Amino acid sequence: MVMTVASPKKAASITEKVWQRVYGNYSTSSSTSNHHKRCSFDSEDDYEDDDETTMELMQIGAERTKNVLILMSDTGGGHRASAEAIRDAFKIEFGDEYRIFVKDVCKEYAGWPLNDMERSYKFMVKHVQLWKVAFHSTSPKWIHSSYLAAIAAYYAKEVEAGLMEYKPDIIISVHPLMQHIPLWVLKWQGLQKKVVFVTVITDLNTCHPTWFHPRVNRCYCPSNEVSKRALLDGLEESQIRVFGLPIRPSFARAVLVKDDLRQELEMDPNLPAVLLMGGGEGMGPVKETARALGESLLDNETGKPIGQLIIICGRNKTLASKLESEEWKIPVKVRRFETQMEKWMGACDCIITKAGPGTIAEALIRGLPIILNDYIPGQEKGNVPYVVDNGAGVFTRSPNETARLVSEWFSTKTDELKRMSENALKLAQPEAVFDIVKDIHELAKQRGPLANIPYVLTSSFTSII
Ligand SMILES: CCCCC/C=C\C/C=C\CCCCCCCC(=O)OC[C@H](CO[C@@H]1O[C@H](CO)[C@H](O)[C@H](O)[C@H]1O)OC(=O)CCCCCCC/C=C\C/C=C\CCCCC
Ligand SMILES: O=c1ccn([C@@H]2O[C@H](COP(=O)(O)OP(=O)(O)O)[C@@H](O)[C@H]2O)c(=O)[nH]1
Repeated sequence: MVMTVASPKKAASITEKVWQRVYGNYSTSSSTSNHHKRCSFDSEDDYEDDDETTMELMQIGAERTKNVLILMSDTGGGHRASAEAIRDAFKIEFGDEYRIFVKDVCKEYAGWPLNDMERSYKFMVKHVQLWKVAFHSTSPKWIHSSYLAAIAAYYAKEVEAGLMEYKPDIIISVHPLMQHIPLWVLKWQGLQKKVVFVTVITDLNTCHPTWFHPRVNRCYCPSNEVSKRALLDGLEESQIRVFGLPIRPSFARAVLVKDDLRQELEMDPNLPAVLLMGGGEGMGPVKETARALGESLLDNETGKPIGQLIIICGRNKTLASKLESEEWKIPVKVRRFETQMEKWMGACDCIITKAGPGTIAEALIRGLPIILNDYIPGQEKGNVPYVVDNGAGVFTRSPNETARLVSEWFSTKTDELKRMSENALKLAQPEAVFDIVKDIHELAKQRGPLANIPYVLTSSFTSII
């Protein structure tokens, strides 16, 4: 359990404790302060706990800068992209009203297996059958709840220290495994009425049931398909909002002109362009597809290219090195991890990717027809009908078929490309991230009086009681 028995040294009254905290000679619980020294903050300036405490007390009754903690993990690239999108939208909408921290608290504070999820996940998705079994066997509520409860009990103190480091007024989870453990910690701490806890789901359709936790204040679903699943899993309608998947504001708000982008990115100004990628990790049949496109986008009669190819390998350095060393008969650009995806997408005419929800949602905003060439079993399976049934793209695992489709789109079937582009734009939800942060802001405003009481007075109950 989290509750620690107060030592005689700590047996002071609440008033004394507050007094001590404000006027010095007092340090916060040891696990927290120890970590504080090695912890870096996402905000521009690191801050001293004492200053922070004084500031919090001075702000009683006044509008306080609220702390928002976004919980994510780098299992794939999509969770971080969504977390950063939410952070940027908060900044745009509310300026300094909120201080945002994007953190993998489990990795920073807990031990195995929570601190090793990225590596374990990479290993499992490389062996897809293993992932398929893990995904489906953990779907029943009693299995994942009991498993996560055991982990929560084991790492309670560490996760508590991780959460309390940031004194959050609002916690936003953008990861399927970040509901149960933090919510248990908040419950044990008696902080459920103080802290707003919301989940932002980043899977478009067949998401894992760990996303749905009945004690969240809101569950933001990216699609009606996901909201139906949430209702079936026991969430109330009042908890659910459907706005879309949060995408970085640079996709929604920047005015991008294709000709200018091509000049900036040193692309051919006239040839149609196809973007080939495989999520943040460069997964799927990228190499094979690139080679097939290298042949199909060359007009054999004239010997001239009918299209150009952009390959974004993400963090897959081996793939990038391999492709960089190849000789191409058409214009090809091989890129590693890119931070301005909106520009590359804006400069191209269609995209080939595995069925990652982030990439799909971004491509829809840019009106790019999508060829899906792979999906991770479980959470990404449902993304295929989401795209195909809505007429925004096609699915094929065959590199040759993909290459044939693209060459047709760039020559004889330009009308099909245009129709799919229109359908993609109809599905796009560029404003989703702004709708989400505005709703969270309203939710925070509706909180009871406990929300305005600074942490120095409410937390940590473990050290006060
Ligand atoms: C039969 C009894 C089984 C008992 C369980 C025993 C061991 C568990 C082993 C594995 C855990 C499997 C977890 C399954 C739930 C995953 C939920 C989910 O959807 O996860 C998806 C994320 C990745 O995000 C996705 O990234 C994609 C791109 O690559 C894409 O963008 C997609 O849209 C995203 O959603 O997956 C994870 O984060 C998985 C982390 C795997 C951690 C493995 C660590 C193994 C050891 C213990 C696990 C510790 C905690 C997990 C608790 C499992 C309970 C569900
Ligand atoms: O070089 C890259 C490759 C990918 N991405 C982003 O990484 C995310 C990938 O998320 P997705 O859900 O598609 O797949 P995942 O990587 O999670 O498997 C998307 O936002 C991409 O734009 C990026 O910013 N730079």
